[in-house]
Amino acid sequence: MTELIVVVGAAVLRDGRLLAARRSAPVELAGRWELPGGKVEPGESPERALVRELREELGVEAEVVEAVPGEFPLRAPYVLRVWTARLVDGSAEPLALQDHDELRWLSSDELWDVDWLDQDVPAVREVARLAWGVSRPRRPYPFPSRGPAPEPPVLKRRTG
Ligand SMILES: Nc1nc2c([nH]c(=O)n2[C@H]2C[C@H](O)[C@@H](COP(=O)(O)OP(=O)(O)OP(=O)(O)O)O2)c(=O)[nH]1
Repeated sequence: MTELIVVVGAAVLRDGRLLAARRSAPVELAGRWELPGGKVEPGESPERALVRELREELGVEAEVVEAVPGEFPLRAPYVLRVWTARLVDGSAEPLALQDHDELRWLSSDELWDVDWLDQDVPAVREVARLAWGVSRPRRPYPFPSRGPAPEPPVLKRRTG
């Protein structure tokens, strides 16, 4: 049986927003959004891998906060495990230095505005549950737009 290889994903949270990263490579993943991170190296703990990957990919200093429940299957032999994390005081602002071409800080209302990798969707749902106590999109648009309010009826006053 092939050993599973853990890919760590960071749910970096700041001011109630989640950092999402758009992949620039490989071609089959390019343009889709993910949690920044990468493969754990032999002998490395997942938490150390996460801090290392955030430094390499985004140029930030981060610390792990807590594990997000679950293990999310990727293409074999990889599985995704996720931790929430925060930038430490004095960290640089994240930049798309490696593997990504765009970053966004998403509020809970914007969480599903980006095209997450399919395999990340259950992980992102868990992050939302942990961070905001919600797992579904909270968006105004299932409600039809109401348009302008109708003019009130004109009451005709009887004369005479
Ligand atoms: N980092 C990350 N990788 C993900 C996520 N979802 C997902 O399917 N993957 C896949 C993409 C890649 O096939 C694999 C992780 O590869 P990577 O390119 O980020 O790993 P790495 O930084 O260690 O790169 P390398 O050493 O192999 O070049 O997992 C996710 O949310 N974050």
